[in-house]
Amino acid sequence: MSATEAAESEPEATPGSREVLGAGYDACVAYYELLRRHGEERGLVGPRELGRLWTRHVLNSAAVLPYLPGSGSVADVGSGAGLPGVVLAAVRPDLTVTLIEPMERRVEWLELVAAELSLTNVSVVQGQAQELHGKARFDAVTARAVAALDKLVTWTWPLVAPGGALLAMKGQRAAAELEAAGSTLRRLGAGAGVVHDVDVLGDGDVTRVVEIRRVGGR
Ligand SMILES: C[S@@+](CC[C@H](N)C(=O)[O-])C[C@H]1O[C@@H](n2cnc3c(N)ncnc32)[C@H](O)[C@@H]1O
Repeated sequence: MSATEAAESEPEATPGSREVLGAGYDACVAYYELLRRHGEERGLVGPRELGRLWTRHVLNSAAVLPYLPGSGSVADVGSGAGLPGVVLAAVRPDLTVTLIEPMERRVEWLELVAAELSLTNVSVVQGQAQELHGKARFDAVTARAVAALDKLVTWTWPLVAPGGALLAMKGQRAAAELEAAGSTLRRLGAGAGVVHDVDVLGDGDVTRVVEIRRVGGR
């Protein structure tokens, strides 16, 4: 890791971090420290990601914040290391956040993080999103790096409550994935969806959030 990359990864060396994360800043720094110390040995982050954990992972998760509901519940599907769910829970303690993750060792990690950060608004569910169909619905469902949008919509749409939204963090192909998911969205009665380009730090590094809202009463 070069000195520049190392500096890039430090919260204090990233102007604007406190403004973006608000009252959740300290908890997010504590989360970053846990990930930096244990992420690689637990198989949660690759060695090449260690140098950019703060910017590319923790702060990147904040891209979803503008689209969260004013109150209610959020489910983060395929939470893995806790992205974006842990960051959202830290910044929005008024929301209840359910982290859904099938892999046992990741579930153990998420429970440890929630305890270490004293995130009382977090619960962890071990399982696949599909296992919750017909059992639970949320005002927002988030997902980052879990599956192509077409598949992700099938897994998550039944979890979106009326008036709620699926918020999928996507890369450069966001618009193409949304188009490819068109017939699935129509079959499920979902809206067309919109791609938001979010520049979290205002430095030109854009993250794409696909928002698909459930309108109507069902
Ligand atoms: C590439 S990781 C991404 C983790 C995290 N969201 C991130 O951005 O770092 C994908 C995660 O999705 C989980 N996953 C895969 N299929 C799933 C499903 N059907 N329901 C819920 N989680 C799933 C995997 O176990 C894995 O932890």
